[in-house]
Parts: sequence; C-alpha cells; structure tokens
Amino acid sequence: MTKAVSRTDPAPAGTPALKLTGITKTFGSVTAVKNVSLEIPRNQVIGLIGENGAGKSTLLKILSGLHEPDAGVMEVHGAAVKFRRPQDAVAAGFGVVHQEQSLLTNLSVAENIAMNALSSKDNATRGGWYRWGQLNKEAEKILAKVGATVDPRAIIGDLSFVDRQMVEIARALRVDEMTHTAPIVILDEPTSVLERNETAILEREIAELKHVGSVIFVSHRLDEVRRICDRIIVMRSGEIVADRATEGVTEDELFQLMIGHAAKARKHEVQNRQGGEPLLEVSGLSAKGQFKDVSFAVPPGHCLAIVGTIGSGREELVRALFGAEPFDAGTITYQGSRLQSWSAARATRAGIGYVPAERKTEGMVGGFNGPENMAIARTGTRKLFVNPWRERKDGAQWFETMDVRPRDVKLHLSRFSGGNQQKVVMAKWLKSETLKLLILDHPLRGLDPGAAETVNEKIREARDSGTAIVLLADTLEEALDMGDTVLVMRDGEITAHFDLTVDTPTTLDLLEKMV
Ligand SMILES: Nc1ncnc2c1ncn2[C@@H]1O[C@H](COP(=O)(O)OP(=O)(O)OP(=O)(O)O)[C@@H](O)[C@H]1O
Repeated sequence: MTKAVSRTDPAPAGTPALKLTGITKTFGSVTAVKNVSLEIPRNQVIGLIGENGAGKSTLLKILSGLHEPDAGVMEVHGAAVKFRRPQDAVAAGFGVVHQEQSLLTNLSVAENIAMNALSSKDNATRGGWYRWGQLNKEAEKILAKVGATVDPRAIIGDLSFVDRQMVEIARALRVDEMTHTAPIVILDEPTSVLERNETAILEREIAELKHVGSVIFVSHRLDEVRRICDRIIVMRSGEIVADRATEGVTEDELFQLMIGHAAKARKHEVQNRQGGEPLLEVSGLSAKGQFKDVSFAVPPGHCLAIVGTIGSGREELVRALFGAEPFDAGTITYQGSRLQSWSAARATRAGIGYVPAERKTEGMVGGFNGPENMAIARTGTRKLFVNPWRERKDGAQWFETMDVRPRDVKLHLSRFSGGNQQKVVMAKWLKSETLKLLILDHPLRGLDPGAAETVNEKIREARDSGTAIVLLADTLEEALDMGDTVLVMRDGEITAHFDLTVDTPTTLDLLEKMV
C-alpha cells in the first residue's frame, strides 16, 4: 500500500523528495544493497555511479517497486512508503526510464505517453473510449515540459533515437500529471546507446528536468555525470562509499572511489600492422535502404573501427558481414574466397565471432550459467558432447580473466548484473581458439570504466595474436584509441577513411564527417 502524497498537502519546506534509511536487499549469499541511507532534495540531479555489480540496478528496482527491500525505510516527500508493485512507485511519483527503450514502435507518441496512465484510472478514457484530442493535448504539454519538439501524433517507429528517448522521459514525467506530486525521475543509463552529439541534446533536457522534480541519473560515463549532476553518489559492493557535491570532484577521484584504486590509463600505440593479404575484403557492398557501395579491407591482427550516428547503416553493415542480414549487391571476400551464400552459422564455422549490441536477446541465454553460455556452440545450442567438469574449470578461468563478479560459475546468467553478463558474452568469443575475425557491436556498453579497460585489453590481446577486429565503438575516443583504421559512415555511405598509422584525426574531424 502506498500512502498518497499530494501537492495540496505539501511536506514542510526542506523535506527531502526521497529519504532512504538502512535499505538492504539480499539474493541468496549476495547482499546487493547493504544498509543504504541517503537523502535526495527536490530539484536536484543526483548521479549514481559504481562498478558493474555494485548494486545500482537493485537499488533502482527497489525504488521502482520491482524488488521489496529486506530491511529499511523509504520516505517520499516526508511520508513512509512501501512499494509492492511498480504501480505503487508510479503512484508515489516515480517515473523510470530503463536502459532499453520500452516504447511501442507502431503506436503514436501520445499513445505511448498515455500508456503510463491507461493502466490506472484517469481521464484519458471516457466510457471506454480514448479521448484522442485530450491525449494529444496532454502529450504536447508534457513534451513541452521537457523541451521536446516532437509531434504527439508521430509514430514512434519514424522518430530518431534521441526523440524516442525524449518521449520515454516525457512518459516518465506523466506521473506528475497523475499524482500531482513533484516527480522523482530515474534515468538508468539513458545515454549509453547514444552517440556523443546526441547525448549533448539529452544532457540539456536532463538539466531542465530538475525544475520540475528530482532526477536520479545512472551512467558509466564519468565526464557526463560530472557535467549533468549536482551531486554524485558512489556505490561499491552494495554500499554507499561516497556522496559528493560535483563541484571540486575530478573524474580520477570518482574512478578511484568506484574501484578503490587508481586508474591505469594506457594509450594504444598504433603500429603499422598494414600489409599482408587481407583476411576480409568488402567491395561495393550495398543493401537497399541501409548501406551503399561500401568497400574496405581488414588484414589479420588489425582493428577497423567504424563510426557513425544511429541510421548511418554501420550496424546493418556488420550484421551483413556476419551473415545475419542480407545484402543485395557487391562482394565479400574472406580468406581469399568470394562468399556465395552466407549465413551466421557459416560465418561462425569460418571463425567469425559477433558480439551484438542487443546482448540480452541475441548474445546470451539467461537460463544457462556462465560456462554453459561460453560453451554455446555455433548454432546457438550447447554442444552435444561436453565434459561438464572441463566446461566449468575453463569457465572459472575466464571468470577470473574477465573479473566476472560474483565468481559463481553455477549461477544463471540472468542473475548477474548487466555489465557482468557482457563480460561473459565477450569471453565466449575471446576464448575461441579458431577465432579469425571478431565483430564487436558496442562491446563496452554497460561496462564500468575498470571493466571496460579489462575488455579492451583482451580485445588488444586477440588482435595482437592475429585476430582481425571490426569494432563499432561506443565513443569516438574509443574508436581512435582502439582502431588502426577508422571508417566514418553517414546515411549508409563511407564519408571518410583514416589510416591511423599516418593520419591523426581528432574526434571533431570524425564528427564533421558523421553529421
Ligand atoms: N535476481 C538476482 N538474483 C541473484 N543475484 C542478483 C539478482 N539481481 C542482482 N543480483 C546480484 O546483485 C549484485 C548487484 O547487481 P546490480 O544489477 O544491482 O549491479 P549494478 O550496479 O546495476 O551493475 P551494472 O553496472 O553491471 O548494471 C550483483 O552481484 C548481482 O549478481
């Protein structure tokens, strides 16, 4: 049961929007959130950071009514609350924007925004009929509040990714209209799938949000957290280890607070790895409406980074290289042979690995444990004849190498934090002895800076031992750091090709060719 809090019954001035005292949540032997106490005032943007598995998602799930804490007290605008289901959290004024977008792409903006309300009784319907005029008007009002200029009648599927994200935020804010409570908006890595230039737009909008309510912002990008947030809370092993005003705290300090030791920045030195027969050669490759006339070559032991905004066609291109999507003109030559009929199963048999961005749906099986996931055979099923003891021993070694936490090889992958799942998906490919080409679609997405460095190190090791890498990086800095060559794509075409052994482009040079 949730005690309703309303603007007509305001809490005394200075009462925090949210107060947690001694919140604890345990799963079996793991205490994911340990005795957490914090206060969030109205009209502040709070950053929540921590390593993979630090307990951020669990805390957010408690705030959004998905988990009940084992102990502790939650107060919203001065009143104690207990959330048993997500609707209780919505009724108390919590709006959540999850990591993965949850909009229905075939419905309009207004319909999606209203959906938050349609499950509860409000004035969106009368006598069972939706009042479209009213829904559109309300959507327009809420969108204006977040400064978005999206047409409420537009179909979600036609919008850019950033616009969709704005609709997600507007929808989260809908709780304000429903409950007349200053909302507490939770943004769980809302920028992790955005390119830097798109992030800038969202950053401005988030800064605006604090005039309406309070914001809890989770991100692994420390520079972004520093720019957007007034205060930064650091979690480590389920506990709050620091709560700092943003002013005067540096990225290095934040990093140290998160992991407990100093960063080991290591700049990638581009060596001249050119030369030798290309392992992969793409010539005039086209797929209608996705990419056009794409040509490049990748020798063994070479990393090709491809940058571009959403809609540049680079995701579709790499999926075509892996045989997961068709192409209708041009040629792919691999190990000297022109590919005739190509499929993901053939690609895998030929030593090509692919780590998809959508790892939850394509990269892992949540109901298998870590070693089982790493042993998944090419067809997506487990091998028929496995030695379970070996599988587990091998898995345990990779858990160590990739620093997967917890080191529990029996635990189903669905029970791991997002970042730790990503490490297992990466290990699955990196451990393959027959790997010749590794295609990585946003391999660092969701990883904390320490884990990202570990994964990059493993990618470099694979490259140095002769594996060719095609990388869709999360950031331009990452593309420049990891790539030997950088290709820029815009609207399906290659707009620039930088050979980093001779060219020294800046992120701005890349950006110019992207937009
Ligand atoms: N349903 C569950 N069952 C068992 N253990 C869980 C469950 N959910 C989370 N955990 C464990 O709780 C700990 C905290 O996980 P949580 O997902 O909150 O981390 P996080 O900080 O959000 O990490 P990330 O940045 O990787 O998303 C981890 O050790 C995780 O394995």
